[in-house]
Amino acid sequence: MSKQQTIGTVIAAHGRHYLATATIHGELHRLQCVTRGKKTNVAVGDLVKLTMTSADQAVIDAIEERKTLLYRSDQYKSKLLAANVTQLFIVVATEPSFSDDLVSRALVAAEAAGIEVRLILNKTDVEGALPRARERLQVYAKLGYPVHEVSAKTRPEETVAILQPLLAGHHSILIGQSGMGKSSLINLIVPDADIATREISEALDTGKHTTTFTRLYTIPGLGDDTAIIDSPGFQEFGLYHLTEGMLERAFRDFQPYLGGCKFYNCRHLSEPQCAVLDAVASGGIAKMRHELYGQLLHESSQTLY
Ligand SMILES: Nc1nc2c(ncn2[C@@H]2O[C@H](COP(=O)(O)OP(=O)(O)OP(=O)(O)O)[C@@H](O)[C@H]2O)c(=O)[nH]1
Ligand SMILES: [Zn+2]
Repeated sequence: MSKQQTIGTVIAAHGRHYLATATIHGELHRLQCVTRGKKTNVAVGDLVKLTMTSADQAVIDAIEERKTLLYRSDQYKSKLLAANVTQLFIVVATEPSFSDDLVSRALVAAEAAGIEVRLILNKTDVEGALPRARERLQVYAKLGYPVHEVSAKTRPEETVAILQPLLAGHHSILIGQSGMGKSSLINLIVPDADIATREISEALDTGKHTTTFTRLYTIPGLGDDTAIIDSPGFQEFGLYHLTEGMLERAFRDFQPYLGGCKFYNCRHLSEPQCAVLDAVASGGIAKMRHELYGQLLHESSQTLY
């Protein structure tokens, strides 16, 4: 008898071990999956072709074509964050203070992957730090990235009411530095998240590392076309994989000026009559953004793979 084949959605990844959900004979099953050989190119959110090897185990035969792929990378290799997401939420807070470098890198990664971005400012109840946080977020709001103000702790219902309509119909990923309140937000949106995480952790045998893996949740009441992906907190967001051409296009604020430089292959670093540098000088492009662009250009030239 030939083994049963099915299509699943990857909901968690830990090393070469994956967990997928699949509907078999009308019932939702959770399957422990491995790849063939040493492949680790599967991402949370991927749709995969599976061959069942037992009632709750399967082998991943193939990855279906992806709508989007979000990843980060260092000098040596790239690391897949999530597949098929349509929306990225960057969670920041009034305190502790957030990193503009990380926010901007996440924005660039999302632009390069064709993913919409929204910023969430959490902990608006910390009033002393609110004006400064709002002021800092103006840079991003001016670029057209929506900023949504919430307080997971002191105004939970209002927070859910703000976020639910934004999530509906999307596959969203939440990222944020440690301490911004990302877990608090996930727990509001997915009330069973802690239980689900524990179950996933056991199934993947991750030991105590319950927060070091990326996982996908469905959201109660929002149907199958809606999902939310929680990724572990990060301190670094390398973008070594982006080419020069991708980089200049991923900076939204550069777009009006591209093509206006004297040299067609201008890198916008120190060339004469560069429209981008002129815009930085006149304030049309924030200096911070151009500095990051320079840094990312440097990183992309350091790639060893
Ligand atoms: N004042 C205030 N504190 C909050 C709010 N939301 C979360 N916190 C607190 O901020 C701290 C960090 O919250 P978490 O939800 O654990 O943050 P996280 O971003 O998931 O952090 P990691 O688990 O380290 O990745 C906790 O002590 C929360 O109670 C808020 O809206 N207002
Ligand atoms: Zn230029």
